[in-house]
Amino acid sequence: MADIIIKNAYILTMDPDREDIENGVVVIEDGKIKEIGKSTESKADKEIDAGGNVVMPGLVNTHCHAGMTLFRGYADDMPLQDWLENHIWPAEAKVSDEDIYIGTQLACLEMIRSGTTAFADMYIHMDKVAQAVDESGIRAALSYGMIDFGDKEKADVELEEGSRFVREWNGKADGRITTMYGPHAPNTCSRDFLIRVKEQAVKDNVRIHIHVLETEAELNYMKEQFGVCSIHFLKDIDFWGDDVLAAHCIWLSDGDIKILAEHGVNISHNVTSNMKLASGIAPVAKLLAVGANVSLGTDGCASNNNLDMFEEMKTAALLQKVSIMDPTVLPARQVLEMATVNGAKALGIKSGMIKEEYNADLIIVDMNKPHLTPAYDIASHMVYAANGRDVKTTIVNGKILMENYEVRCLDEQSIIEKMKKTSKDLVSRINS
Ligand SMILES: O=c1[nH]cnc2c1ncn2[C@@H]1O[C@H](CO)[C@@H](O)[C@H]1O
Ligand SMILES: [Zn+2]
Repeated sequence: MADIIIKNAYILTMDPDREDIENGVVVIEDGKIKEIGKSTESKADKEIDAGGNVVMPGLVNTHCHAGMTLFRGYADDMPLQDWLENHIWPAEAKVSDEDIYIGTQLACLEMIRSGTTAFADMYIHMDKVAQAVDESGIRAALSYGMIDFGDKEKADVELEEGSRFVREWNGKADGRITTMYGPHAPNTCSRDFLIRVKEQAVKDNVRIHIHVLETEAELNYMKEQFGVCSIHFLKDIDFWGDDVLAAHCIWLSDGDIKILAEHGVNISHNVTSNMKLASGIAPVAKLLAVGANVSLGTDGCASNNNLDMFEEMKTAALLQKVSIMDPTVLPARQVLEMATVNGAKALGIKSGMIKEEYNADLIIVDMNKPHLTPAYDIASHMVYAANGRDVKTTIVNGKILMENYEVRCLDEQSIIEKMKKTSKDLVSRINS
């Protein structure tokens, strides 16, 4: 007996070896996709009639600071350095475990509603992040964001906390939680520290999540300090590999692009955040052209200001086209691949395709909407016409987290109410 059978589905497989299936079925058992096709002999406790709607892999958000929903709209319209140093970091110094817990619950709620089934996070108070992820049913690759600013004592403390978190949570929540090391960036972490982090990550067999070349200021700083850019600097300390997830990667030379591709580095493109903070335009078309694994991320809610991966897909496609004045780059299917297949690869999870033996992480998109009618090309609609509010049903690890727009596991109204109260408390704490 299977657990769930979805019938009457337009299956956008995202499997390079398999075309989309119209009027198809998806059979789910033990958290995995057991069978897909035109019909099935299997029986299940639960049947879902997709009503001809789109069934596709859940989206993978490869760079987030989920708890930052706390700061949604808190400090807008300023450059990164001012934003971080004068607004976000002082505020983060005052947040509690409980604040991060509610912030992450809200983020999970928002992601489940908008079709994200897995995300990579780098933040603080990570035990609370992990608890919220565990309870929500979503999948995540979590890391504690470590910064040493060249202080040897701080480096020890940060690495100890990073390792404790890695050991404590890796593989938890039925395997939905994996962990990574999260050194913040090459200009906030010392050379020695980055070397130690890499060694420890290899030893623990977990991946690394880091910000790289988000700003021109970082590029200039690295050149002044070390005589090379961040990409060469990290190459020189043997940091690069397919175990690294590098967020942003904006200020790259053609040589840097080659290095990232050759080392199989996973890149997270955060287009909305990059536009909002005016950080710059990542050379995504060039990276993809040389075979680099580029995925998509929202970044935190203080620089986006939501977690809707559908918006991220559309904006990524449009910005790339206009910035190089070529409408043929980043076609819809390739952008969908970035948000699914490439994202899953970046996190090292067997998700991102509707395929036998893959994790049952999938969504149903409601096509019965004015803005999705008519539908000549489903992939085109997912990137250019749909948004997160069109997601009707979300399944992660074979569990239904939202059905027919109704979220389970999380109490939506109480989370919204709690966040309203928390945000008021937080502002008075920050200002006191
Ligand atoms: O776009 C960004 N660039 C650099 N740092 C960021 C960005 N967004 C959030 N953080 C910061 O990274 C740390 C992770 O633990 C947090 O301090 C968070 O505010
Ligand atoms: Zn970030």
